[in-house]
Amino acid sequence: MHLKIAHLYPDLLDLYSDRGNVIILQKRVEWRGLRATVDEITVGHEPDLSEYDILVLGGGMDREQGIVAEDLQKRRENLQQAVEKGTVILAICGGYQLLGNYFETAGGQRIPGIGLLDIETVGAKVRMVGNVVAEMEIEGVKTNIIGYENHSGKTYLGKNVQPMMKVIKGYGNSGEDKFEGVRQGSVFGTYLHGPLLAKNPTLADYLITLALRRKDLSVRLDQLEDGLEARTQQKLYKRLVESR
Ligand SMILES: NC(=O)CC[C@H](N)C(=O)O
Repeated sequence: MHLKIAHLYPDLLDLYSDRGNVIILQKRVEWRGLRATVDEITVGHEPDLSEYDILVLGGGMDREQGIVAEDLQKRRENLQQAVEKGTVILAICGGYQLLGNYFETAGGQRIPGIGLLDIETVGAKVRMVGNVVAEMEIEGVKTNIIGYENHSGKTYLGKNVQPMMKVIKGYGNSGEDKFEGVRQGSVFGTYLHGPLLAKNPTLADYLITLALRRKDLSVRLDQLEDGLEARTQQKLYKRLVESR
């Protein structure tokens, strides 16, 4: 068993330690005695993305997003193929916006997305910044997710996507509908940095499990010692939600 992870545009999309998500995926696979490798892919590289089990995109500033958007257009079909073959995609903030139809910046510049997700994003004058507590259903179980958001874009969901989480505290997609992120099959987009998977090991393991299923491997992941993560979650939940 060999889990292949690709980190897309690590040089252009990497805010608030988004790279940590890639490290966590690799480590949590290795800690189970399995093999995981990471390839870094950026502008000019031409691998077949459908050969990867997990693709990760981080967040970025508007300027960097413009550069990535141009390169992503060339990968649109290849990304579609990857999704059809069950590749798991995790896209954070700026990366999330670019998988949608477009991102219109607060300055009025329209950056085209690749339309993999049925979402549209429009920049607001006031940025949405702060810690977030949300709730996500993972394999039928309501799970608390914590993270940090910092975005101008307000994302609105089309008919073909489901929100990934419900916001308990924070703004989420737009600050208007209590939705956070989207899930469309094996594609997950979210505004939560953190790094998200370091703070939410249950979500990390869920993505790994989905990626293993793509290989028809229903490996049961051994339980890891996640006490520190659980205590950190509880502390933040108490501070942000219970003491309001
Ligand atoms: N944190 C981010 O990735 C920001 C994305 C985008 N530039 C925005 O401001 O909405």
